[in-house]
Amino acid sequence: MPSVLVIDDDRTVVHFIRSAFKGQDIEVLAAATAEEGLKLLRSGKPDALLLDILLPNTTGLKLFEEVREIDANLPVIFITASGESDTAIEAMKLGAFDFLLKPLDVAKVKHLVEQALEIRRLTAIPVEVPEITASAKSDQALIGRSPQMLEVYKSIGRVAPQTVTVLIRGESGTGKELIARAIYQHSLRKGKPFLAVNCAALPDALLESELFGHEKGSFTGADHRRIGKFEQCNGGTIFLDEVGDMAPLVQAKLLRLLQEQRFERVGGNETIQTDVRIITATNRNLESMTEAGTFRPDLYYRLNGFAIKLPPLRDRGDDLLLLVEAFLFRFSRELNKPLQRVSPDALKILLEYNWPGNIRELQSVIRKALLNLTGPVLVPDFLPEEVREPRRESHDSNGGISDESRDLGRFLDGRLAANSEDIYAEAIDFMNRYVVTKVLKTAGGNQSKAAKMLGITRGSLRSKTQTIGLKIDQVVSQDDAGDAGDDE
Ligand SMILES: Nc1ncnc2c1ncn2[C@@H]1O[C@H](COP(=O)(O)OP(=O)(O)OP(=O)(O)O)[C@@H](O)[C@H]1O
Repeated sequence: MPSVLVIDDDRTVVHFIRSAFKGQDIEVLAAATAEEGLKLLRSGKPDALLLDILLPNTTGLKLFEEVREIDANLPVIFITASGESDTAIEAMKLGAFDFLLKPLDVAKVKHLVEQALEIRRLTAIPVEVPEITASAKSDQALIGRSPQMLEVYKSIGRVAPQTVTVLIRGESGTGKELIARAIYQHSLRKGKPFLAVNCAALPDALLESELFGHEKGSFTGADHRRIGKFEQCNGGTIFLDEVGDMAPLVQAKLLRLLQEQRFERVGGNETIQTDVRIITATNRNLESMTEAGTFRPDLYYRLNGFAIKLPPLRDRGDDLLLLVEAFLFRFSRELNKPLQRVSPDALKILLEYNWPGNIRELQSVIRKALLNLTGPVLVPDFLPEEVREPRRESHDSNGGISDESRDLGRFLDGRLAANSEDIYAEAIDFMNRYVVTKVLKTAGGNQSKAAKMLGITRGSLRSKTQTIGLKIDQVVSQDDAGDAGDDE
């Protein structure tokens, strides 16, 4: 169970934190003085620290330095009264994770602590990259021995010790985050901070301020200066996930940072120098996005300097078997479901399925199958329906429509052979799907642009994608299959 240490002489704060996490799987340890806190830090090995900035006999800042000597990667959140926020800002510059202003707000405390625990998980649990000949053993190991994955391991080994920017590409669920962690953990910056930002999770303005910080009064609600991740992470590594979802303004700032290692906070004039290693990941087709004008080509070239391409699960050959075996072993223990074997027909279904959601989907399918399991043998009935009876059009590298069904003639032959009595409607549906997918893909996921190319309104494009059940986020991505974001 992850644990949080609170160092604060104010009992009400400790009580507040304890009740905020009551009933959750998070252990709260508490200390009222610096000495007690350091003791607990050594013995309890917490995963995050909430630290009062004013402590008896010392200051939070001094204690922070000692904490970093014991555990350089521990995310530290300062607790401060509003008058002390300048000190907290100093702490952020020194690499603190964040700060909370008193009076504390439950939602904010929970959100920040959860973020801090997530960062801890990313930095502290080592990802085992298997030796080329050996097989992986730990739960956090990268599983796979296919030639494509061996290339990936070699790339990690080559690039990890350098400070170069890395772009990790691959469909959703192929393990991009795991690779980013492996690079960080095998890099010379291992003992330095590691921060992860999901660029798709924040609105544009918030993302800019999250990354670059802002000055007090720079926009409504900016009631104090905020130190951004790039400043906070000086000397460390930043993982920018879903980098293809970054707005043009943020792209421009990121480009400058990559070129000069400098930037300004939002609303600020001071130029800040930083030394951050950037690892990025995307499942989007950056090439068509640059053609469509939604991603800056100069930024693309910078990011693409060293690219690692993760193959989709369906192209990893026997790795699928290794993964099935590993997940069965792991989840049958976790769920306490003794499993003796998998029936050959269930295995056949797993091997023949297309895995559009890749390894994440495989994990979830195996987990569901084990939850359904009522005996010692896994038979097809325990597999989720979508795997037993996959949709007619499977996802593949052609943007959500399989090679066979791309060909109208073959599609019609198939429907005729199936004695369909609804071929007209089916063919219209097929054409709609094909045309809309193709154009959206060419437009790099930009829906306004796609609507213009199709000669229809955006609303009409939206209703078409809904009618034909086309998932926008699976239309455009790397290798033409994956994610097409909204351009609003
Ligand atoms: N080679 C692998 N061996 C074992 N587990 C893996 C492997 N690759 C991915 N996983 C597991 O699959 C899940 C999805 O991986 P991850 O989150 O890294 O994918 P992703 O490509 O970043 O996904 P998304 O694009 O949706 O963010 C995680 O639980 C991860 O641990």
